[in-house]
Amino acid sequence: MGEMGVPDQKIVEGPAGYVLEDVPHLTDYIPDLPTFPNPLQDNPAYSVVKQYFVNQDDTVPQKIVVQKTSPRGTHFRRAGPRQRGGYKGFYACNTIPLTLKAVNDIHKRGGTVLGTSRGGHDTIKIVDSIEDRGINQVYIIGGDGTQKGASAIFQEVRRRGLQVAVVGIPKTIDNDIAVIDKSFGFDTAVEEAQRAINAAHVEAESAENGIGMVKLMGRYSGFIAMYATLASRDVDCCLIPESPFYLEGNGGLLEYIEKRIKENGHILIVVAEGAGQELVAESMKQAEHDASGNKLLYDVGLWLSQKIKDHFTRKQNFVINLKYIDPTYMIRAIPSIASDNVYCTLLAHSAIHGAMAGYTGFTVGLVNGRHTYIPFYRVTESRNKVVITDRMWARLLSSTNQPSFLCSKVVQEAKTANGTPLKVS
Ligand SMILES: Nc1ncnc2c1ncn2[C@@H]1O[C@H](COP(=O)(O)OP(=O)(O)O)[C@@H](O)[C@H]1O
Ligand SMILES: O=P(O)(O)OC[C@H]1O[C@](O)(COP(=O)(O)O)[C@@H](O)[C@@H]1O
Ligand SMILES: [Mg+2]
Repeated sequence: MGEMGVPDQKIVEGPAGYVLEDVPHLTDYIPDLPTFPNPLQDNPAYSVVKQYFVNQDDTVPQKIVVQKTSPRGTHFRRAGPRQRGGYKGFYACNTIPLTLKAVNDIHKRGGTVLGTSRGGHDTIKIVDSIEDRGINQVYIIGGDGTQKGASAIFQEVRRRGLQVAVVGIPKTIDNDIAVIDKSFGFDTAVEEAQRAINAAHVEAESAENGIGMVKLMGRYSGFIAMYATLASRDVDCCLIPESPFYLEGNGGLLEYIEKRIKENGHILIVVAEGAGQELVAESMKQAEHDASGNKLLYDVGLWLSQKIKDHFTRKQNFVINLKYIDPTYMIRAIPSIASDNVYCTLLAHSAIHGAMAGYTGFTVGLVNGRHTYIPFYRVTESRNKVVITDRMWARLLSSTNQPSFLCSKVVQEAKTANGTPLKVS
């Protein structure tokens, strides 16, 4: 049971194993709030839409591939405008003047007009400020850490019984937020990463025994590296945090590099910044953390480049040309691409519709292609990672032809984590 006698989780069960993991609503702890008609019903832009308002009971299944006898499983509340909803407090002015003029072209710029920082999260001070300013809707935009911070704010808001909706919006290029299909910014990063990969490919192809290496962001999750590799189809090897690899010996990276160079004259490698950290750590000092508590990473790209150079220096008559490209913040700092702009617009609409209808304590996001409201605890309890026993990673392996680097220990760990058998060829 949470604060004010309100349960932490709102689970609604139905026949045949239907489960709704519902999001909190302000009326859970503030009864008798007045409601107002949704002004969208008089908006000419929506007059021709057959059914603009979502049904109050619409939910979206988390798992869409099922068998005849499967239980219906977990569902999330579908996002969207409600026929009736909204509470008096929500119509008050925001204390930050985001005028139409001020926001007119922010989607054409990179970065954030709101500013960003690591660390410095003091829940009590933040909620004091929300209370003092009379703010009644809080939209918090960011990655997995940000959603955890938003959840803490929501708990404190509810503990104080405040009429304040707290909503999370998933923005991170890393795509590491759990449950949702993808986070806003991810596609843009993957798109921009193509430029670095293309450049490395051109350089590697042009040089004798060329090795092109690109390091891409992805602290704990290798989605950017994986999708950028799949999109490019020029990449011969993709290394991500979720898939441990080794350098020396049979089936190792160095052996593969040599083989590809002998076959093709060059090799193109993409490495996620969080890959191989255990290997690098063996030759470095203790890792530190940033202000948000995230592990500061060793530079795996530089380390790997050096290891490859050392290896081929020891070989006679095998001179390599290694070109290392690290685009760092260039894949995050650019303006978002068109598809991300549309996604962001829909996230914003869904977030506002939810808050206006009195829902709170949720992250808005796509689940199986539908916009939903997901309770904070579900998006903060784990991190979205590439599952190396899933088809997508198998597709990548078949596209690059790289070794899987799987030893029996990794196979066993993957089996235990997913409960599914892993095929090793
Ligand atoms: N468990 C937590 N509780 C409260 N605040 C948190 C928590 N984890 C992270 N934060 C705060 O959220 C903010 C963003 O987190 P960070 O990890 O830097 O970025 P991201 O949102 O991209 O993961 C930081 O201010 C950080 O202090
Ligand atoms: O140096 P900073 O600003 O902490 O950013 C670096 C980190 O941010 C990330 O790119 C994630 O960025 P976002 O979550 O803000 O999109 C990580 O991959 C990377 O380790
Ligand atoms: Mg994060």
